[in-house]
Amino acid sequence: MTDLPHYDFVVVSNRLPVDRVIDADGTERWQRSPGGLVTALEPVMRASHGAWVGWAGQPDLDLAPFDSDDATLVPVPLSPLEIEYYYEGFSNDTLWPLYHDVIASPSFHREWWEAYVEVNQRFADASARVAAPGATVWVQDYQLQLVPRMLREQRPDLTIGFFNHIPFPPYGIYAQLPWRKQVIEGLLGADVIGFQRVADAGNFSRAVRRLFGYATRTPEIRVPDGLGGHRSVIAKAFPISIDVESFEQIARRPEVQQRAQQIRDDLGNPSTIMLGVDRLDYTKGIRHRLKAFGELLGDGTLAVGDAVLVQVASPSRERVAAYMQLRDEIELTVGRLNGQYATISHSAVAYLHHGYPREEMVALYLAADVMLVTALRDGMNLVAKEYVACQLDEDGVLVLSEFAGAADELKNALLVNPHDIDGLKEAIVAAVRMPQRERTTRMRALRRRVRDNDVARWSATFLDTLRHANHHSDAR
Ligand SMILES: O=P(O)(O)OC[C@H]1O[C@H](O[C@H]2O[C@H](CO)[C@@H](O)[C@H](O)[C@H]2O)[C@H](O)[C@@H](O)[C@@H]1O
Ligand SMILES: O=c1ccn([C@@H]2O[C@H](COP(=O)(O)OP(=O)(O)O)[C@@H](O)[C@H]2O)c(=O)[nH]1
Repeated sequence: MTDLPHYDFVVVSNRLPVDRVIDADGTERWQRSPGGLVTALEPVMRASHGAWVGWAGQPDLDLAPFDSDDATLVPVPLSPLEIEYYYEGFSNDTLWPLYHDVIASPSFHREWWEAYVEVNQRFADASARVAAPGATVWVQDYQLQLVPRMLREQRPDLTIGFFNHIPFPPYGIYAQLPWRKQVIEGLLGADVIGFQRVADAGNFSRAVRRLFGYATRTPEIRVPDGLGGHRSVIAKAFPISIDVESFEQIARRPEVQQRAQQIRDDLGNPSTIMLGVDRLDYTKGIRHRLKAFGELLGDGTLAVGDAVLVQVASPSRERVAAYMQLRDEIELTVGRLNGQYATISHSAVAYLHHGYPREEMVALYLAADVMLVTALRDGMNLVAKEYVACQLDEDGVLVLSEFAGAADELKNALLVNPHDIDGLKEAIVAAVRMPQRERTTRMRALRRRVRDNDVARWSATFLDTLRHANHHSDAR
């Protein structure tokens, strides 16, 4: 390992951009990893060609670093028990529900925490091995909150950034975490800590004040350096985005437009195609969406054949109990809706439990008249931005939950509280009936906003802040 090349820019995330998967016939192949973190970071890596440290998605895969199109990938192995305790357990059954407003109950287990510490140390060690002297290391997300401090302890020469892709909860919720002080100490090892929303950065600074009493002057937190001085840590919002240009390019391709038309034809050319695209996650508000849609069919406001809901629910965290239960509930509801309202030729809900490649996603966005994003809590929700980016004809309506980070920017969407089923139904009806002129006005404003704040701007703003923050630190 001592002969590894060193990199001036290193990204560290739980997942690599590709997962090693084994097909039913035993063939092994690499497949794009799920979720928006990878969507956002791919173009950043393409521009910098550094190293990307992460897990390859399978147990016990101890692979040497290898080159991909965009970066050198440095796999970090996880044992089956670590996947269970660190990834499915502490990351996705403790932190995930806790940070998403306890929509589901978080579980607290000491052995999960111990695995989290151990695995975070492994990620820190792997990053320290590939970072060149004075390199910038950018750590991503809630699975790796202890890495900034662990890295600083072994490599004080590094500039360390951290970006939290999910919400940071209010103190009253955060305080439930038995290891609340250790997690914040871990994060404060970074020079800059980025959040999706201003409210998340505020929640974090408040937790620091409550638990440690450190002085904060937005966006700066003064952290004692143990030598009588202080380090300056910046905690600030940097709303993440997408590579707008690349989505537009795909949306312009004739074969993608033909595929969109084919989707419309296959659905029987209804007047309104509504679309939901989510990982099958209880944070996404899929149940609320189905309830509202079902009631609109039930009371005759919408009719099958005239309107259809296409719901992509891509498989996610399938061994975590709350996700298994959610899948059962959703599939029962979809079955009931179709049983009650579908005809031989028309479904009420076209339900797709698959992960699709980007071209198919774009074809779906082009085919859809109304995009439904009804998350109960979501760090950002890149799907909302992707839908907007793909509407080259400035048509289409976005219904967007005010509890998704994207709502801070996309004010020209129809903003909804998904818990208010009547309000959600009204928004869906307003979207279906919206006059052409209003659709265009809203979509034009949304497209401007997404174009102005694309992912290149997100990373440039974060990395620029990181460069300056580090210079102003009196720690070294
Ligand atoms: O890696 P998984 O457990 O399969 O989950 C996929 C990713 O889900 C989460 O995505 C978040 O990041 C998006 C981009 O910033 C944001 O738009 C979304 O609101 C977040 O939920 C998770 O945070 C990632 O770490 C996972 O890789
Ligand atoms: O079948 C699918 C479903 C989703 N996505 C992508 O997964 C990401 C989801 O990101 P988002 O921020 O909306 O939510 P997350 O899953 O990260 O919570 C988006 O880039 C989608 O285009 C995809 O490529 N194929």
